[in-house]
Amino acid sequence: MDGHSAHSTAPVRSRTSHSQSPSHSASASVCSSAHKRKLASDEHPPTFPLSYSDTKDGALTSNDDLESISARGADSESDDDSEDVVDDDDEEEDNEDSMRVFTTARLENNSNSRNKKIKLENSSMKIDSSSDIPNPKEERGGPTSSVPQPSNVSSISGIVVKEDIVKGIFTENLQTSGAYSAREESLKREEEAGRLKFVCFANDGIDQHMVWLIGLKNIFARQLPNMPKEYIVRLVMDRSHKSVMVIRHNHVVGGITYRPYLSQKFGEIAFCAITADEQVKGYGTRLMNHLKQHARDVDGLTHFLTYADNNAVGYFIKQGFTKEIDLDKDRWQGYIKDYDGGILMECKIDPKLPYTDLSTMIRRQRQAIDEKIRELSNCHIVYPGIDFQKKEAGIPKKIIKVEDIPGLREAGWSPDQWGHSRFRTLNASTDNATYRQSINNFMRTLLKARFMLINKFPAFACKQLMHDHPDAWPFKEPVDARDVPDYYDIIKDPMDLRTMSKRLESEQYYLTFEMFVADVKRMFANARTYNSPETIYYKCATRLREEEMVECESGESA
Ligand SMILES: CC(=O)SCCNC(=O)CCNC(=O)[C@H](O)C(C)(C)COP(=O)(O)OP(=O)(O)OC[C@H]1O[C@@H](n2cnc3c(N)ncnc32)[C@H](O)[C@@H]1OP(=O)(O)O
Repeated sequence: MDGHSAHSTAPVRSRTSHSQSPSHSASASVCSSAHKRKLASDEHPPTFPLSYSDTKDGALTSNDDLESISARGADSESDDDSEDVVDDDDEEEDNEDSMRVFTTARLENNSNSRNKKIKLENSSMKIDSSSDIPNPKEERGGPTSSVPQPSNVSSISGIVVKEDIVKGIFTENLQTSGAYSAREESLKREEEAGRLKFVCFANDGIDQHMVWLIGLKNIFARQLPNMPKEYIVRLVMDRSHKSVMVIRHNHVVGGITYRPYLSQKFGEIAFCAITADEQVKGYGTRLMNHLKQHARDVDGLTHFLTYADNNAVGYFIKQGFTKEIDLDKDRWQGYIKDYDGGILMECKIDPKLPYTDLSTMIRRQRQAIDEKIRELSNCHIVYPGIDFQKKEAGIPKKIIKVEDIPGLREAGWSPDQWGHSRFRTLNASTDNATYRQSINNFMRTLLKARFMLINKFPAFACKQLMHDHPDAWPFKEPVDARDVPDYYDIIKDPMDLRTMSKRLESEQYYLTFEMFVADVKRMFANARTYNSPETIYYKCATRLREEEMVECESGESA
């Protein structure tokens, strides 16, 4: 229990309003001020638990060392991090304040703990460079594709599909990775190329580590502006805390400071932040994965707990944290500090998962599933589309028979399935009589027996409707864009009686009765969309539509 006394209460964490993650700015701005946590140490500054070992293990020995590191730390951050480059006076002052606390504490503690050498488990995290991950580019296409390819020309049930088409189809369809894996793989490659590394250190007095820790402290100070800087410095430099840091080109980009409770096998995440310019690029995820791997393999931890800021809950959920705490209370209660704001979240560390190489695991799983699906179905094959060249009014140049649609038979369709279609097909070649009868019935009732020729000449009847129905005049011709310049900006699927008439005459367009009805409805819907209710156009459309509803019903029952 005494292990946690140094920070029994903690202040609010919140992101600075000027450095919000681009995708979460709204929530962030709400939350920043919404749940200010009371820092008990404001009234009773917590004791600063730093202790330093002697020069034997490279620890600091004087204020000069400390100050020179402080200066370098600040430099190192300002070199790379534009967010911190533009350190205003305020920021510099803050850093100085932090270092003043740091220095004072060090002086205070030095005398007590000069001989108390703490064995640290600092370790640079192992980066798995043995990669058998094929280049996703190679995997996406070209000769290395693992997808079975047809030898030259594939003939599938009589349909000839050229090899290059199939190749393209296969490879384009193969989803090699989702966004998560793509980001992880890209960062992993950066690591392998040496441009990026993840390290874990505590305050061990080694110059380079101290520079990084101070860089991290500055990022925390910036990203968690409601957190007192002294408090940040105190925990980051506390030797019972460890920090996993993202280092790019030797500069700190972000990190997580946590306290491992080794006897309880859980860790508490105190701070977590990525510098403003680099947020939402996957660093936070990769950092968490490195942390989990390190905490499991080096510290022997099974769980993490953290009080997440409201605006960061989404991030933690994506890292596998939950608001339900399954960990036995006995294991954690009294060990971690209580916050008024923030939400206690837990993450179970899987004993087996390759956290730093999840993308390879996901890719292999995806590949195995893909292969299994291929074994069981043909759904990965995409056939070339129908040659559906159109004449005017959307009428196809040649009649397409359903059975000619590439892939339909291969998918298990057979002509005797016609009757199962939701729509009654009125294809002239297969059901000419039904086609005529349905359309005619519809037109007859639509025209209320005014055109006796309709049974024989539905197209003619349509023309008659154009000319004779008192409400039909606005729909006779396509709307002229010269008269109504914005019409086609608003109406994307125009329809008019002349177009319908052409479609009817062709006897090739309206394969189903529903297609015809859809055009009628579209025509009226367009008029009621574009025109306001008090206009004559709207009223004509409404009156015709009322008739049409009756006609549709009678037409459908025909
Ligand atoms: C215990 C604590 O310290 S609580 C305080 C947490 N820290 C902060 O709020 C400081 C400011 N924020 C940050 O520093 C960073 O945004 C972090 C650390 C929260 C996340 O780091 P990032 O590098 O941005 O995360 P990364 O790019 O890996 O994003 C992982 C996913 O989380 C999402 N995400 C990132 N930040 C947030 C957020 N604040 N809220 C909700 N979702 C988020 C991303 O959109 C992404 O989602 P996707 O996989 O569906 O695309």
